[in-house]
Amino acid sequence: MTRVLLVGCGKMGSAMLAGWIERGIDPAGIVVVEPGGAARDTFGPKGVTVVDTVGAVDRAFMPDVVVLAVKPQVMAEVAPSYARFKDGVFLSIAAGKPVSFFAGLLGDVAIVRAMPNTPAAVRAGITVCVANARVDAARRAACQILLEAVGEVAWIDDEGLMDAVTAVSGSGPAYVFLLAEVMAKAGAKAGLPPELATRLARATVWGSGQLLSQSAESSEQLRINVTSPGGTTAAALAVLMAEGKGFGELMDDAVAAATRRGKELAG
Ligand SMILES: NC(=O)C1=CN([C@@H]2O[C@H](COP(=O)(O)OP(=O)(O)OC[C@H]3O[C@@H](n4cnc5c(N)ncnc54)[C@H](OP(=O)(O)O)[C@@H]3O)[C@@H](O)[C@H]2O)C=CC1
Ligand SMILES: O=C(O)[C@@H]1CCC=N1
Repeated sequence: MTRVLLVGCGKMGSAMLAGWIERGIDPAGIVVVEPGGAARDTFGPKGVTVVDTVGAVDRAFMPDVVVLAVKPQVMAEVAPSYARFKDGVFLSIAAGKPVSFFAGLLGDVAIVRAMPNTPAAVRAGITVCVANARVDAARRAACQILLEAVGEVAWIDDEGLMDAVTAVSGSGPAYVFLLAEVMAKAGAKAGLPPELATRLARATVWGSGQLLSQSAESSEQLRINVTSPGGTTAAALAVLMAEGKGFGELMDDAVAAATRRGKELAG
């Protein structure tokens, strides 16, 4: 049984925890530290132990993995209280915070810096990880079990890529949800009843994601397959892909802004 101490059960921590339970990771081996009551109400009945503070964690509980899932802004204050769990591996999911930051707080311990995303809640996430030299095969395997329970996992060696990873896949679900949001609004402006517009936008984003995940064709080819010459899609794409002010340029700027913000959160 993989023993997990989850620190912070907000949006991302709860998405991962929901995915772990759904995937059959034994809740009896999971302890959550979360000051709010919502986690206790949601996950307590599922067999997870939820406590308010690190001081309330049973002294005999020795986790294989300590998942640090609080906001980057409070990490410096929170993480040092977990230094006694140094025999396990610390798995941080905080945006921006480098491995060296945790080594400064926790000492010479095994640290994995990871960037998951919220589709983990439905086991459709993707997490990119980088490990320090203290992460041996067993500790890496323990992280792998948790992360692959909620989606795909990729390990990289170059930590310098993590802010760009965060900008693409960590933050990325928000871009897709924004797409669904603005498509629905545009549909309503075009005269559709708002409920129907929302249903069409959600189903289209979901169906396109399914097609993308199941097709051997590239996203570019799948786009081309929708686009009849001289048809309606071509008319829309002429707007979305307009030279110099299209969706591509906007996305470049958005990813660059998120990457910059990740670097600012490092310290
Ligand atoms: N949301 C996302 O899509 C993703 C987030 N991340 C990263 O995950 C981390 C969490 O983000 P997110 O879930 O969005 O943020 P949330 O604010 O939703 O979750 C953080 C949780 O930690 C709790 N908390 C605060 N202090 C402590 C403490 N001392 N001990 C235990 N828990 C505490 C907070 O409680 P309270 O609200 O009461 O303060 C809150 O429930 C961040 O570092 C973020 O960068 C990574 C990938 C994606
Ligand atoms: O917005 C954030 O900072 C976090 C990290 C990636 C997704 N949410």
